[in-house]
Amino acid sequence: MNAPALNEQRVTDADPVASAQQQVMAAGQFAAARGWVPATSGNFSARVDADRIVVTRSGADKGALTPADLAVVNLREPLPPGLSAEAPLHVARYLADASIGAIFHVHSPAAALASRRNARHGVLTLEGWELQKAFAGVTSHLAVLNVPVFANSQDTVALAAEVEARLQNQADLAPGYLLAGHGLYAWGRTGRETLRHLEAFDVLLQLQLEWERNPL
Ligand SMILES: CSC[C@@H](O)[C@@H](O)C(=O)COP(=O)(O)O
Ligand SMILES: [Zn+2]
Repeated sequence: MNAPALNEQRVTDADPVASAQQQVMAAGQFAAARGWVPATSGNFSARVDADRIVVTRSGADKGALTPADLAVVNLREPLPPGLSAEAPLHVARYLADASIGAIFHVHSPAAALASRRNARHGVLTLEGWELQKAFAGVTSHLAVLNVPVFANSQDTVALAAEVEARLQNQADLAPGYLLAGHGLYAWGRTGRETLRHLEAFDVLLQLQLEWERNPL
C-alpha cells in the first residue's frame, strides 16, 4: 500500500470528521494510482460516528480529492443534493451493519468485466485462492465466498433496497458486491481494511476471469 493509506494510522481520533476525510482522500489516491476510478468514476465514504459519514460529492476527481469534495451526511436524515449519485448505496450499508467503517466503490476493469460475465448467475463464487485470507475473518483458501452480482440501475434508492434485502440472506458473504458492467463495492471496519479488501478483490477477480477463460 502507498503512503497515504499507511499514514491513516497517524490521524488523531480527536477530530473524527478529519479522520474520515483523510481515509477517503487516501483511498481515492490509492484507487486512482491503480486505474480503478477513471474519468471521475467511483465513490468513497468513511464513518464519522454512529450517525454520520463522510461521502464524496458527485463528479469529483477521486484521485485528487480535497475536503471541499466531501460532505458530512447524517445517515438518518434525507440526503442533501450534490452527493454522489450512489450515496444511497453507502447509506444503506452503514445502516445495515454498524461494524462498517468505510465503503469504497471502484470501476476497475476486472470488476466491470467479472460482474458482466457472472451477471446471469447473480453471484460470483471465490474458492481455492490463498489471497481470500486477505478478507477479514477468512482463515483458509478452502473458504467458499460469495460475491453477489446485481443488475446495474440508475435508480440507486431502489437498488440499495434490493442489495440490502439480498445481503441479509446471503450465506458466506465476501465483504463486497458487484454491479453488472459497472463495478465493485467493498467495505471493512476501517479505511485501511477496506483498501486491503479492494486490492484483494482486484487480484481475485483477475484470477477468476483467467480461470473461467482457461481452467487447468
Ligand atoms: C463517470 S461514470 C461513473 C458514474 O456514473 C458512477 O457510477 C460513479 O461511480 C461516480 O458517480 P458519482 O456521482 O461521482 O459518485
Ligand atoms: Zn459507479
